[in-house]
Amino acid sequence: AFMLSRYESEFLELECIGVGEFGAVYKCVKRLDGCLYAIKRSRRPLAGSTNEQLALKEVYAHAVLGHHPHVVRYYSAWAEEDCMIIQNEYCNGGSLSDAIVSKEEQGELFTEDELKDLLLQVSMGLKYIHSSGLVHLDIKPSNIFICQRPSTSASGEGESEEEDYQNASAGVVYKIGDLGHVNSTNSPQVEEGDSRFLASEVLQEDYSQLPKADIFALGLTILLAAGAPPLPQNGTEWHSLRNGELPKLPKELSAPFRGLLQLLLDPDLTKRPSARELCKHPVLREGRTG
Ligand SMILES: Cn1cc(CCO)c2c3c(c(-c4ccccc4Cl)cc21)C(=O)NC3=O
Repeated sequence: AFMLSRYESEFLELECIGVGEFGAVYKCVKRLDGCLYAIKRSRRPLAGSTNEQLALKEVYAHAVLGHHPHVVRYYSAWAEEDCMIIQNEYCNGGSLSDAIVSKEEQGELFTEDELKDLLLQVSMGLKYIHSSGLVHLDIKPSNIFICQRPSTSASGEGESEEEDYQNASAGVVYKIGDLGHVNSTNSPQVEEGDSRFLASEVLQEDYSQLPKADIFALGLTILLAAGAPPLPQNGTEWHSLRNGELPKLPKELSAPFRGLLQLLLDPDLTKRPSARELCKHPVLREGRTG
Protein backbone atom coordinates (compact mmCIF):
# COMPACT_ATOMS: atom_id res chain seq x y z
CA ALA A 1 0.00 0.00 0.00
CA PHE A 2 1.27 3.49 -0.70
CA MET A 3 0.88 4.53 3.00
CA LEU A 4 3.67 3.13 5.22
CA SER A 5 1.83 1.13 7.86
CA ARG A 6 2.27 2.19 11.52
CA TYR A 7 3.82 -1.22 12.11
CA GLU A 8 6.50 -0.68 9.48
CA SER A 9 7.19 2.92 10.40
CA GLU A 10 7.32 2.40 14.19
CA PHE A 11 8.96 -1.03 14.38
CA LEU A 12 11.87 -3.00 13.01
CA GLU A 13 10.83 -6.66 12.67
CA LEU A 14 13.63 -8.96 13.93
CA GLU A 15 12.16 -12.45 13.66
CA CYS A 16 8.96 -14.44 13.63
CA ILE A 17 8.60 -16.11 17.05
CA GLY A 18 5.31 -17.88 16.56
CA VAL A 19 2.74 -18.83 13.96
CA GLY A 20 -0.76 -20.15 14.54
CA GLU A 21 -4.23 -20.10 13.01
CA PHE A 22 -4.58 -16.73 14.79
CA GLY A 23 -1.79 -15.14 12.75
CA ALA A 24 1.87 -14.61 13.59
CA VAL A 25 3.93 -13.12 16.42
CA TYR A 26 7.10 -11.15 15.78
CA LYS A 27 9.99 -10.01 17.97
CA CYS A 28 10.36 -6.33 17.10
CA VAL A 29 12.40 -3.30 18.13
CA LYS A 30 10.47 -0.06 18.50
CA ARG A 31 12.57 2.51 16.61
CA LEU A 32 11.70 5.32 19.01
CA ASP A 33 12.65 3.68 22.34
CA GLY A 34 14.91 0.87 21.15
CA CYS A 35 13.00 -1.64 23.29
CA LEU A 36 11.95 -5.13 22.27
CA TYR A 37 8.26 -6.00 21.93
CA ALA A 38 6.25 -9.07 20.97
CA ILE A 39 3.78 -8.07 18.28
CA LYS A 40 0.94 -10.30 17.14
CA ARG A 41 -0.48 -9.62 13.70
CA SER A 42 -3.71 -11.39 12.86
CA ARG A 43 -6.11 -11.11 9.96
CA ARG A 44 -8.61 -8.41 10.75
CA PRO A 45 -11.86 -10.19 11.68
CA LEU A 46 -15.01 -9.33 9.79
CA ALA A 47 -16.77 -6.40 11.45
CA GLY A 48 -19.43 -7.73 13.81
CA SER A 49 -18.14 -11.32 13.66
CA THR A 50 -17.48 -13.43 16.78
CA ASN A 51 -13.77 -13.26 15.91
CA GLU A 52 -14.00 -9.50 16.17
CA GLN A 53 -15.64 -9.91 19.59
CA LEU A 54 -12.76 -12.18 20.67
CA ALA A 55 -10.12 -9.78 19.35
CA LEU A 56 -11.79 -6.89 21.19
CA LYS A 57 -12.10 -8.95 24.40
CA GLU A 58 -8.33 -9.50 24.36
CA VAL A 59 -7.66 -5.77 24.08
CA TYR A 60 -10.33 -4.88 26.66
CA ALA A 61 -8.84 -7.42 29.09
CA HIS A 62 -5.37 -5.93 28.69
CA ALA A 63 -6.74 -2.43 29.11
CA VAL A 64 -8.63 -3.40 32.31
CA LEU A 65 -5.73 -5.42 33.73
CA GLY A 66 -3.11 -2.69 33.74
CA HIS A 67 0.28 -3.79 35.06
CA HIS A 68 1.21 -6.82 37.14
CA PRO A 69 4.59 -8.60 37.43
CA HIS A 70 2.99 -11.94 36.50
CA VAL A 71 0.78 -10.83 33.60
CA VAL A 72 2.35 -10.04 30.22
CA ARG A 73 2.19 -6.29 29.79
CA TYR A 74 0.09 -4.72 27.00
CA TYR A 75 1.30 -1.56 25.26
CA SER A 76 -0.94 -0.86 22.29
CA ALA A 77 -3.29 -2.31 19.69
CA TRP A 78 -4.47 -0.96 16.36
CA ALA A 79 -5.96 -2.02 13.05
CA GLU A 80 -4.22 -1.69 9.69
CA GLU A 81 -5.52 -2.34 6.17
CA ASP A 82 -6.63 -5.91 6.81
CA CYS A 83 -4.95 -6.92 10.06
CA MET A 84 -5.30 -6.44 13.81
CA ILE A 85 -2.07 -5.68 15.64
CA ILE A 86 -1.34 -6.01 19.38
CA GLN A 87 1.97 -4.87 20.92
CA ASN A 88 2.92 -6.65 24.14
CA GLU A 89 5.87 -6.99 26.47
CA TYR A 90 8.54 -9.26 25.00
CA CYS A 91 9.47 -12.10 27.37
CA ASN A 92 12.98 -13.23 26.46
CA GLY A 93 12.87 -16.73 27.94
CA GLY A 94 10.40 -18.46 25.66
CA SER A 95 7.22 -20.11 26.92
CA LEU A 96 6.85 -22.65 29.72
CA SER A 97 5.99 -25.13 26.97
CA ASP A 98 9.42 -24.53 25.38
CA ALA A 99 11.07 -24.92 28.80
CA ILE A 100 9.30 -28.26 29.43
CA VAL A 101 10.40 -29.56 26.00
CA SER A 102 14.01 -28.51 26.51
CA LYS A 103 14.08 -30.08 30.01
CA GLU A 104 12.89 -33.36 28.47
CA GLU A 105 15.47 -33.14 25.69
CA GLN A 106 18.20 -32.71 28.29
CA GLY A 107 16.76 -35.53 30.40
CA GLU A 108 16.25 -32.99 33.19
CA LEU A 109 13.26 -32.28 35.39
CA PHE A 110 12.00 -29.20 37.23
CA THR A 111 12.90 -29.61 40.92
CA GLU A 112 10.03 -29.51 43.40
CA ASP A 113 11.20 -26.07 44.54
CA GLU A 114 11.10 -24.84 40.93
CA LEU A 115 7.58 -26.27 40.55
CA LYS A 116 6.48 -24.50 43.74
CA ASP A 117 8.02 -21.23 42.50
CA LEU A 118 6.18 -21.65 39.18
CA LEU A 119 2.88 -22.42 40.92
CA LEU A 120 3.25 -19.46 43.28
CA GLN A 121 4.11 -16.95 40.53
CA VAL A 122 1.27 -18.01 38.23
CA SER A 123 -1.10 -18.03 41.23
CA MET A 124 -0.15 -14.39 41.86
CA GLY A 125 -0.96 -13.52 38.26
CA LEU A 126 -4.27 -15.41 38.46
CA LYS A 127 -5.13 -13.74 41.79
CA TYR A 128 -4.71 -10.38 40.06
CA ILE A 129 -6.79 -11.41 37.02
CA HIS A 130 -9.54 -12.93 39.21
CA SER A 131 -9.59 -9.94 41.59
CA SER A 132 -10.24 -7.78 38.51
CA GLY A 133 -13.44 -9.75 37.87
CA LEU A 134 -11.91 -11.60 34.93
CA VAL A 135 -11.03 -15.22 34.13
CA HIS A 136 -8.31 -16.35 31.69
CA LEU A 137 -9.87 -19.62 30.43
CA ASP A 138 -6.82 -20.72 28.46
CA ILE A 139 -4.13 -21.34 31.11
CA LYS A 140 -1.55 -23.79 29.72
CA PRO A 141 2.26 -23.98 29.30
CA SER A 142 2.28 -22.32 25.85
CA ASN A 143 0.47 -19.29 27.32
CA ILE A 144 2.88 -18.78 30.20
CA PHE A 145 5.95 -16.78 29.15
CA ILE A 146 9.33 -16.56 30.84
CA CYS A 147 11.46 -13.49 31.54
CA GLN A 148 15.03 -14.52 32.30
CA ARG A 149 16.03 -11.58 34.42
CA PRO A 150 19.85 -11.36 34.75
CA SER A 151 20.41 -11.81 38.51
CA THR A 152 20.34 -8.16 39.54
CA SER A 153 22.46 -7.20 42.56
CA ALA A 154 19.97 -5.41 44.80
CA SER A 155 16.37 -5.13 43.72
CA GLY A 156 15.48 -1.52 42.82
CA GLU A 157 13.78 0.57 45.50
CA GLY A 158 10.00 0.92 45.21
CA GLU A 159 9.51 -2.46 43.54
CA SER A 160 6.49 -4.38 44.80
CA GLU A 161 7.07 -7.04 47.48
CA GLU A 162 6.33 -9.67 44.82
CA GLU A 163 8.90 -8.29 42.37
CA ASP A 164 11.44 -7.97 45.17
CA TYR A 165 11.59 -11.66 45.99
CA GLN A 166 11.51 -12.44 42.25
CA ASN A 167 14.87 -10.70 41.96
CA ALA A 168 16.12 -12.72 44.88
CA SER A 169 15.22 -16.15 43.46
CA ALA A 170 16.95 -17.68 40.40
CA GLY A 171 15.73 -14.63 38.47
CA VAL A 172 13.14 -16.55 36.46
CA VAL A 173 9.86 -14.65 36.20
CA TYR A 174 6.73 -16.32 34.82
CA LYS A 175 4.01 -14.22 33.18
CA ILE A 176 0.51 -15.17 32.10
CA GLY A 177 -0.05 -14.22 28.45
CA ASP A 178 -2.55 -14.60 25.61
CA LEU A 179 -5.73 -13.03 26.98
CA GLY A 180 -7.63 -14.10 23.86
CA HIS A 181 -10.10 -16.20 25.87
CA VAL A 182 -10.50 -13.84 28.82
CA ASN A 183 -14.04 -13.40 30.07
CA SER A 184 -15.74 -11.64 32.94
CA THR A 185 -16.17 -14.03 35.88
CA ASN A 186 -19.90 -14.41 35.49
CA SER A 187 -20.15 -14.18 31.72
CA PRO A 188 -22.55 -16.51 29.93
CA GLN A 189 -20.81 -16.60 26.54
CA VAL A 190 -17.67 -18.63 27.27
CA GLU A 191 -15.25 -19.33 24.42
CA GLU A 192 -13.71 -22.62 25.62
CA GLY A 193 -9.91 -22.82 25.68
CA ASP A 194 -7.76 -25.87 24.88
CA SER A 195 -9.80 -29.03 25.62
CA ARG A 196 -6.72 -30.73 27.13
CA PHE A 197 -6.88 -28.22 30.00
CA LEU A 198 -10.64 -27.81 30.20
CA ALA A 199 -12.34 -28.49 33.54
CA SER A 200 -15.27 -30.90 33.18
CA GLU A 201 -17.78 -28.44 34.71
CA VAL A 202 -17.05 -25.96 31.90
CA LEU A 203 -17.60 -28.69 29.30
CA GLN A 204 -20.97 -29.21 30.96
CA GLU A 205 -21.56 -25.45 30.68
CA ASP A 206 -21.55 -24.89 34.45
CA TYR A 207 -20.06 -21.37 34.55
CA SER A 208 -20.91 -20.81 38.24
CA GLN A 209 -17.27 -20.59 39.34
CA LEU A 210 -15.08 -19.92 36.29
CA PRO A 211 -12.02 -18.89 38.38
CA LYS A 212 -11.85 -22.52 39.55
CA ALA A 213 -11.55 -23.63 35.90
CA ASP A 214 -8.34 -21.55 35.70
CA ILE A 215 -7.14 -23.29 38.88
CA PHE A 216 -7.84 -26.71 37.31
CA ALA A 217 -5.91 -25.78 34.14
CA LEU A 218 -3.07 -24.51 36.36
CA GLY A 219 -2.99 -27.88 38.12
CA LEU A 220 -2.59 -29.71 34.78
CA THR A 221 0.07 -27.15 33.76
CA ILE A 222 2.13 -27.94 36.88
CA LEU A 223 1.64 -31.66 36.27
CA LEU A 224 3.16 -31.28 32.78
CA ALA A 225 6.06 -29.28 34.18
CA ALA A 226 6.55 -32.13 36.68
CA GLY A 227 7.07 -34.48 33.72
CA ALA A 228 3.58 -35.98 33.19
CA PRO A 229 3.01 -37.42 29.70
CA PRO A 230 1.14 -35.26 27.13
CA LEU A 231 -2.50 -34.66 28.07
CA PRO A 232 -5.40 -36.39 26.31
CA GLN A 233 -7.79 -34.21 24.30
CA ASN A 234 -10.77 -36.50 25.04
CA GLY A 235 -11.74 -40.09 25.80
CA THR A 236 -11.37 -42.24 28.92
CA GLU A 237 -7.98 -40.78 29.89
CA TRP A 238 -9.50 -37.30 29.68
CA HIS A 239 -12.24 -38.33 32.11
CA SER A 240 -9.97 -40.25 34.52
CA LEU A 241 -7.82 -37.12 34.88
CA ARG A 242 -11.01 -35.34 35.93
CA ASN A 243 -11.92 -38.07 38.41
CA GLY A 244 -8.88 -37.29 40.50
CA GLU A 245 -6.69 -40.03 38.98
CA LEU A 246 -3.30 -38.37 38.45
CA PRO A 247 -0.77 -39.82 36.00
CA LYS A 248 2.46 -41.36 37.23
CA LEU A 249 5.30 -38.84 37.38
CA PRO A 250 8.93 -39.63 36.51
CA LYS A 251 9.95 -38.35 39.95
CA GLU A 252 7.48 -38.65 42.83
CA LEU A 253 6.61 -35.38 44.55
CA SER A 254 6.52 -34.87 48.33
CA ALA A 255 3.21 -35.87 49.91
CA PRO A 256 2.25 -32.27 50.83
CA PHE A 257 2.92 -30.95 47.30
CA ARG A 258 1.23 -33.94 45.66
CA GLY A 259 -1.74 -33.37 47.95
CA LEU A 260 -1.92 -29.72 46.89
CA LEU A 261 -1.85 -30.70 43.18
CA GLN A 262 -4.59 -33.24 43.91
CA LEU A 263 -6.68 -30.36 45.33
CA LEU A 264 -6.10 -28.16 42.26
CA LEU A 265 -7.45 -31.02 40.13
CA ASP A 266 -10.31 -32.01 42.42
CA PRO A 267 -13.46 -32.95 40.46
CA ASP A 268 -15.40 -30.89 43.04
CA LEU A 269 -14.58 -27.29 42.14
CA THR A 270 -15.43 -26.12 45.66
CA LYS A 271 -12.49 -28.21 46.96
CA ARG A 272 -10.01 -26.46 44.64
CA PRO A 273 -8.18 -23.58 46.37
CA SER A 274 -8.67 -20.06 45.02
CA ALA A 275 -5.67 -18.19 43.59
CA ARG A 276 -5.69 -16.02 46.71
CA GLU A 277 -5.50 -19.09 48.97
CA LEU A 278 -2.69 -20.54 46.82
CA CYS A 279 -0.65 -17.35 47.21
CA LYS A 280 -0.46 -17.83 50.96
CA HIS A 281 -0.48 -21.65 51.02
CA PRO A 282 2.15 -22.99 53.51
CA VAL A 283 3.34 -25.65 51.05
CA LEU A 284 4.33 -22.83 48.66
CA ARG A 285 5.59 -20.44 51.31
CA GLU A 286 7.77 -22.72 53.49
CA GLY A 287 11.47 -22.09 53.15
CA ARG A 288 10.90 -18.71 51.54
CA THR A 289 12.92 -15.86 52.95
CA GLY A 290 10.99 -12.81 54.18
C1 LIG B 1 4.65 -17.27 20.36
N1 LIG B 1 5.25 -16.32 21.28
C2 LIG B 1 6.56 -16.33 21.67
C3 LIG B 1 6.77 -15.27 22.56
C4 LIG B 1 8.08 -14.94 23.15
C5 LIG B 1 8.39 -15.85 24.32
O1 LIG B 1 9.73 -15.72 24.62
C6 LIG B 1 5.54 -14.59 22.73
C7 LIG B 1 5.08 -13.48 23.47
C8 LIG B 1 3.75 -13.09 23.38
C9 LIG B 1 2.82 -13.76 22.52
C10 LIG B 1 1.42 -13.34 22.36
C11 LIG B 1 0.39 -14.24 22.66
C12 LIG B 1 -0.95 -13.87 22.49
C13 LIG B 1 -1.28 -12.59 22.05
C14 LIG B 1 -0.27 -11.69 21.72
C15 LIG B 1 1.07 -12.09 21.87
CL1 LIG B 1 2.27 -10.95 21.45
C16 LIG B 1 3.28 -14.87 21.79
C17 LIG B 1 4.60 -15.28 21.90
C18 LIG B 1 3.59 -11.95 24.28
O2 LIG B 1 2.55 -11.32 24.52
N2 LIG B 1 4.80 -11.68 24.84
C19 LIG B 1 5.72 -12.57 24.40
O3 LIG B 1 6.89 -12.56 24.77
